[in-house]
Amino acid sequence: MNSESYSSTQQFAESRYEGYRFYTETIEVTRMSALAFFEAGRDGHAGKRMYWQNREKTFTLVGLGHAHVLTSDAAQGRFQNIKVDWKSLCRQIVNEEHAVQPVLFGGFSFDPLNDKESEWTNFPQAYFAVPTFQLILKGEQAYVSIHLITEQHESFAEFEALRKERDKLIHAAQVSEVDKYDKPQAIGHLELRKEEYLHSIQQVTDTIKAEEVEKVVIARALKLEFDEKLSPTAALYQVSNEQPESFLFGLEAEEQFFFGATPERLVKVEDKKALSTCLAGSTPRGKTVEKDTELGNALLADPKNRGEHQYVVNMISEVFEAYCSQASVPKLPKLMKIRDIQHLFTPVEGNLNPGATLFDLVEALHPTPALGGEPKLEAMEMIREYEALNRGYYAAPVGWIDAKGDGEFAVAIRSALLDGKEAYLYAGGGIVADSTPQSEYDETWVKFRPMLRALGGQLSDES
Ligand SMILES: C=C(O[C@H]1C=CC=C(C(=O)O)[C@@H]1O)C(=O)O
Ligand SMILES: [Mg+2]
Repeated sequence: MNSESYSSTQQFAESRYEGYRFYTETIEVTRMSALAFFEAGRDGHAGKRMYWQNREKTFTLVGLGHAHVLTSDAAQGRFQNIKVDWKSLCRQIVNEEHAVQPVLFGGFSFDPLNDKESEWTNFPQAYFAVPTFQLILKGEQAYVSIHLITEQHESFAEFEALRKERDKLIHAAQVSEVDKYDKPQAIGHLELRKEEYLHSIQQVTDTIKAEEVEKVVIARALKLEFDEKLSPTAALYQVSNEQPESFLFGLEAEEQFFFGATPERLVKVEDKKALSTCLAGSTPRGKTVEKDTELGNALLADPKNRGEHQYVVNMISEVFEAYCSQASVPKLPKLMKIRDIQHLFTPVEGNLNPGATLFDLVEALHPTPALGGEPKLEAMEMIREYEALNRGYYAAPVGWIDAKGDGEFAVAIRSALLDGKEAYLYAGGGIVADSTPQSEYDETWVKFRPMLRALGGQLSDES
């Protein structure tokens, strides 16, 4: 495409929502449980709810209902499609709020070119929504916003009805009992394609030794069965207790619910400052302080894990060099210790260049070699060829952006898809030349642990 036709396409896309009106109204309320607000939407907004809490627990977002949905099934261009549509929608905002901005929440699939049939039946390649009711908890403050996006210009009655519903949702959340979210209990489990998984690691290490690629992340899935339909609220509640030091996210797509507690930030943008996290290289927690320290020190000194980590640092540094000024990257990794696992961790930051946006960074960073590999395109092809699953939204960017362009995306690992009476759990690991199928298999069990405990699916051969 030449640049002239490109810019006219872009202009058309940017005026797509001309004629729409995007009404917002925000009130400050007494702080309430975000999960109780999520649960309050169960009857009226099931299938259209979203949940997010950052690692530091300083920002929580709950969305109920869809004021507007943005999706894309384009293999190429899905990041830019969502970016341009969001910009176009934001131009129609009628009454700017200052306390909080309207938020768009959602995610992208891991690999739109993977055409294996899968359980991800309700998730397009990109799926975002502006919630009708938006709860934001920020520090000590709580705000509830109503969003109405419409082509009709006489929407007072509709808005009045939304105000009534908002008051009911707030009341229900404020008076509800939080400790009723029982732990699910799995009645059966299945390791999906275990032999294929083990074999794929052998194939990948052989290819790495032949110097055709350097690193490839390979994942596998478990399936749990239950005798009744799982509650998204209970699942979120349980996993946040099992792994509190994480981003907590949940995204409903009709009767399917994708959620998780991930330690990995893909990218955050706040006031033109960009932050990312290199997270790769793993070892379990020790049972005693001494053992834990010993394992951590061994991880910091281990060439295999340091190698896995360095590919991620190099790639994220290059992206930051391209999109930011004053990119800063510590020379040595630190340990990130969470409930079941310790990781090598290097934070990266920089100042976003003029014109660059959060979606540009998401596109450039996804997938980092913590979930894809090095070189990126060859690794993606190998994952498509050798990995026995279609990842759907596992290992992909999930997060939010506001009308000013601030926002944050996590890498959706340590996650599961709930589908009626079934749950699919996913975990993988970075394969380098000296990986072995058994040690990678063991590493996936450590990564499955918090989700298995949350869903009552501990296996007898797993501690
Ligand atoms: C692929 C996963 O973890 C990635 C993130 C941190 C550490 C990793 C590792 O040590 O292999 C993986 O790259 C997963 O949790 O499913
Ligand atoms: Mg690893």
